[in-house]
Amino acid sequence: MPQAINNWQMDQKADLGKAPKPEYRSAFRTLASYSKPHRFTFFLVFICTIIAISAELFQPYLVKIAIDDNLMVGKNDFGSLIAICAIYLGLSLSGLLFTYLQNNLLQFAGQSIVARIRKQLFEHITKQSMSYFDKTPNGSLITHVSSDTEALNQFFNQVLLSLLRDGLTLVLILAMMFQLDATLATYCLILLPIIAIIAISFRTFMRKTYQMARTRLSRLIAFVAENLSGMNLIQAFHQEKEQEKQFKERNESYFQANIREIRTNVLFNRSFDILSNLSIAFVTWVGGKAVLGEGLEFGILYAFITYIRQFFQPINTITQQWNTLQSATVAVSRIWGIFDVSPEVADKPETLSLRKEDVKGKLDFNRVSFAYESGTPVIRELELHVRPGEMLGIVGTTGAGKSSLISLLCRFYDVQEGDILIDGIDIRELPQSELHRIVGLVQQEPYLYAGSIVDNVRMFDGTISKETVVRACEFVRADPLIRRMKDGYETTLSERGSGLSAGERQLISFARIIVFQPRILILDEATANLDSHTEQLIQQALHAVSKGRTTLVIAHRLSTIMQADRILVMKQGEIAEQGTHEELIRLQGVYEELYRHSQGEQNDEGKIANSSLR
Ligand SMILES: Nc1ncnc2c1ncn2[C@@H]1O[C@H](COP(=O)(O)OP(=O)(O)OP(=O)(O)O)[C@@H](O)[C@H]1O
Repeated sequence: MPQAINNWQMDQKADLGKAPKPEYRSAFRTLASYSKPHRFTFFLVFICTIIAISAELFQPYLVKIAIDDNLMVGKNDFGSLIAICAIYLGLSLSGLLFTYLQNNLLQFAGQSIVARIRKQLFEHITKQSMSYFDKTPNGSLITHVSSDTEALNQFFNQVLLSLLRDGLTLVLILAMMFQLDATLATYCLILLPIIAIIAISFRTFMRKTYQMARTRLSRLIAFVAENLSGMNLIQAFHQEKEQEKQFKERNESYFQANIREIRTNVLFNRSFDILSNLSIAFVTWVGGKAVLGEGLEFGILYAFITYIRQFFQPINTITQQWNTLQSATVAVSRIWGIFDVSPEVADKPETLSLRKEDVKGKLDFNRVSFAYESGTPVIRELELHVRPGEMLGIVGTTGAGKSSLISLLCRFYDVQEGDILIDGIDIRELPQSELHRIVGLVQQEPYLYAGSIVDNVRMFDGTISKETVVRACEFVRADPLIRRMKDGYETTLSERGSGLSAGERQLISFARIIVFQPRILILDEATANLDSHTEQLIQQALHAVSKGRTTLVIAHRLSTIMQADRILVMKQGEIAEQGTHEELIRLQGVYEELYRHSQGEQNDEGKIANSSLR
């Protein structure tokens, strides 16, 4: 359950800030609402585009003037010719400048929108309940945050840019052609249905190949992500070859999809080139006849040929953008599919407030029942009452429901029947951020973030001083080992704290708990990874920390909880026995049997240790 634990840990530090939840409307109306704050930028982009295109399209017209008004009529007006050349140069430069501005402005607006969506998506995912992470593979969430937001990025940088620039170019080219010669322009319009037929017939095919390539890429990314997170298992079970085989299959299928996509694109582009050349030949033939018959000026024919050449480029680009538009639509609906998921465990609109400092630590589980999947109860009508400051040990066989009980207290899941109260208040009435500050959890596998040790202990909360962190580390006796590290407390840990031993990671997580001072402390197999010397140190520290705090300790090693005020023995989601160690031994029941087994294991361990020493 690492994700939810991380959410919970971040919650302990502070509330994550409220991400506004977009209502589900059509994908692009929602995107348009994200674009609203950038209205002015989009307006500037529009103006820059008009100027840049006009500057570009006016150039052939200038050449036409030079040919018809200066060269053909035999005027030796070099002055006008130089002026035309200067204007031509000026137009080229301003076209360059305004294209640059237009690109930059659009990129800035697009990137800002996508960055905002990506941030909200991440925040939304971190707010989801445990059941969501049970159902959704990590790899697919990584794909949504990376590839799907990248598809949106492409929408702004390619599709929107193309629709604006190429769409306007087409309209302006047609306007220029009609202005030059309406008859020749009408002939050119005959081409439009042919272009449309080619574009539409290719479009479906291109969409399919594009979607196939994207889907296969997502599968590849998901596979790599899952593999990286389970790399230790893969190596431990020598699964490298099998994983390589699976990767090779996915890689090969992505390669094939890419090749198909490229082939389709090449075919489409070349068809357009042929059509473009045929059109030029057609205009040269019709226009040439008119020039020879002196019904058309040569300059106009030159301009027409240039415009026809320019006419195909934007159509080609717009058609190519269809794929990106499709994948952006799919991405938007997938992203909003996530935004539409509401956390199963959510704060009520009106919550009660229970300040951490005022909590006494009384716990009541009233006839609590819970199942991960309906029909398979994991906790059955459990009735448990814990006194403020009591230390409760929880034991039981594997799968008895110990961790599930703790998950319910932390509200990773909500109970299906009954209720859980802290100081008489139903935990569902409390804001989760407050609950997570009251209840502190240390797990068998603590999660450490990439960052310094200080930041890991104080959970990146700058309001907690380094001195407080150092004191907490001294308290759990982690201080000497931290000081031995290269940069002491400023040592940067890699992701998940992979440079540290399990025991060292655990000590740091204990220091974290000391810093945050929860009123109710839960240790879920927290000392299982520690050697007996460190465990002893931690036990002493815990003894001090648990004073005045309600403490629940889940342990397989019974030595850890023998001193508890009360021990709860769980079996198949129910309380089988409870009492002190001595009482339970006298009872000669499940606990006594577990104790006998654990004594046997210890003796066996002792024998092995002794024989290896001999
Ligand atoms: N996320 C989950 N989704 C579905 N079933 C689950 C989930 N987590 C636990 N279970 C099931 O619930 C039952 C109780 O599990 P739980 O982890 O609470 O037991 P436990 O007593 O803590 O066991 P252990 O001592 O091995 O940690 C088990 O049958 C387990 O398979």
